[in-house]
Amino acid sequence: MGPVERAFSAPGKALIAGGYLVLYPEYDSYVTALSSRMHALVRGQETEKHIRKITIESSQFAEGIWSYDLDSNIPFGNIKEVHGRRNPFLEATLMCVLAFVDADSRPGFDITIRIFSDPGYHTRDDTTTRVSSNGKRQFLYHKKKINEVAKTGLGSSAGLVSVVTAALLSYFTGNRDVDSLRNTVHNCTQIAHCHAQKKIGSGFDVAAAVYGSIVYRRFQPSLIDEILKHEFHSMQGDSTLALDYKNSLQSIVGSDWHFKIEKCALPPGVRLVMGDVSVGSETPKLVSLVLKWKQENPVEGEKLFESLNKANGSLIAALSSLHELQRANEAAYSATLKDYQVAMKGGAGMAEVNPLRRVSAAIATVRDHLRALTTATGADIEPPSQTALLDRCSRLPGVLGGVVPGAGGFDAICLLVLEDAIPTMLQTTEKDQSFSNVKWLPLHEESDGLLETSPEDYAGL
Ligand SMILES: Nc1ncnc2c1ncn2[C@@H]1O[C@H](COP(=O)(O)OP(=O)(O)OP(=O)(O)O)[C@@H](O)[C@H]1O
Ligand SMILES: C[C@@](O)(CCOP(=O)(O)O)CC(=O)O
Repeated sequence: MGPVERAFSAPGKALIAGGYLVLYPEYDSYVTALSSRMHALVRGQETEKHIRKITIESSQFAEGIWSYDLDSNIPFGNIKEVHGRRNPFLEATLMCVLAFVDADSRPGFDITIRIFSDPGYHTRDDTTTRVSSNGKRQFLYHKKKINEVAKTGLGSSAGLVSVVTAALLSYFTGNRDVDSLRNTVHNCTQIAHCHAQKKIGSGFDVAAAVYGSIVYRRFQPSLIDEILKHEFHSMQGDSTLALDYKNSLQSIVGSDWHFKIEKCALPPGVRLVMGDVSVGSETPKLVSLVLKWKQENPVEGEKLFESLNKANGSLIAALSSLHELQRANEAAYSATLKDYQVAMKGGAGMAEVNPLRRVSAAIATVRDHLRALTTATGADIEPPSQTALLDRCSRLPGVLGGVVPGAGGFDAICLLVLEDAIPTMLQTTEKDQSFSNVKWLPLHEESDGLLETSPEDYAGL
């Protein structure tokens, strides 16, 4: 077999509704896939059986090269980087995919994967830009190592694991049809991502990377509980443990996860606008405060979660009814958008029944409950400074409302804005001092999940 070259990309995410609730399998969340994507370009070829090399390059970062010379006498090859560099996400991905495809029983391989990450994932500070030969891709190059560069919270590790998994599965199975690989990529990625994080998260970031914008309801954590107990290093020294891992992994990856991944997208004419508010928050701290409070206050916790869930449901339903209106009567839909914008500019009164009002009202109710959760738990989910900022944003013409996405905190805001109103909104906020600490990010919703892309688009980088 000659060398194989393929490329895949997967999007970053914003959790618009469902923070905290998404950790429980009984609640729906609304996740938007973003135009910032993670890319993997894979080139591989068969070699003699004893050669098993995988090199992963992420040259946008200092020391961004991880080389694995796998030992053909040890199950899964003893995944140790030759320079002693650690990247737990890559190690876990290699382990899962090599076990899943039973690489030990295959011919040798020499694989190189080049990673590229779009500008939205990390700070732009202290970077230089490089453009591919055909001008289609543009990436930022940092001077520091990957774990020293500030992240923006779009889910870089979920994107990384998804595209590396897709690249390796595609190489080993010979399958490049993303749709037929999608569920396998998803299930392997969730397991690898949990191994690397040493915990079972809600998985919404991985699901969005693979499936794109979705209404998501998580899988039962018990599904992968047992397999996560396998210790990588002990398995590599013990072929019985390794065989047990491989069999369990293949059966779990191949099973039905009974989770919800309903494709969605913002209604036509409505755009997502993200603002960076500069001070980062630490998601794990917020999550542990909320979970502790819920455990200590089961009755109040349940009540608040149920109310928040109802509000999230109203928002999801209101967005979906806009799609229905647009499909049923395009002209009426355009009039609705116009009517809303004119009314907010102080023009003619808007129809009481304008369906966009349902979206704004639902966002306002979601925020009411998130503020109640903030007060009850002491976690800065929607802290007062963000309340003031979101309230100001909500009064701008054409803004349906906004939330602090995901776990909340100080670092970002996420608005739903009528597309036609965005230029005026940018102008207004630029002149207004009260928006001086907000940097609007060059991001928008692109609802696709994992895609195959063209290797030529990365030439010259
Ligand atoms: N472009 C990349 N190249 C190599 N490794 C990467 C890249 N992007 C992410 N990683 C790996 O993922 C780690 C960051 O994962 P982490 O889960 O902490 O952040 P995140 O997924 O961006 O989180 P958040 O959900 O807050 O956005 C890095 O330290 C590195 O190991
Ligand atoms: C709080 C939580 O529900 C969302 C975290 O989202 P983000 O990392 O802030 O985008 C935690 C999780 O789902 O893993």
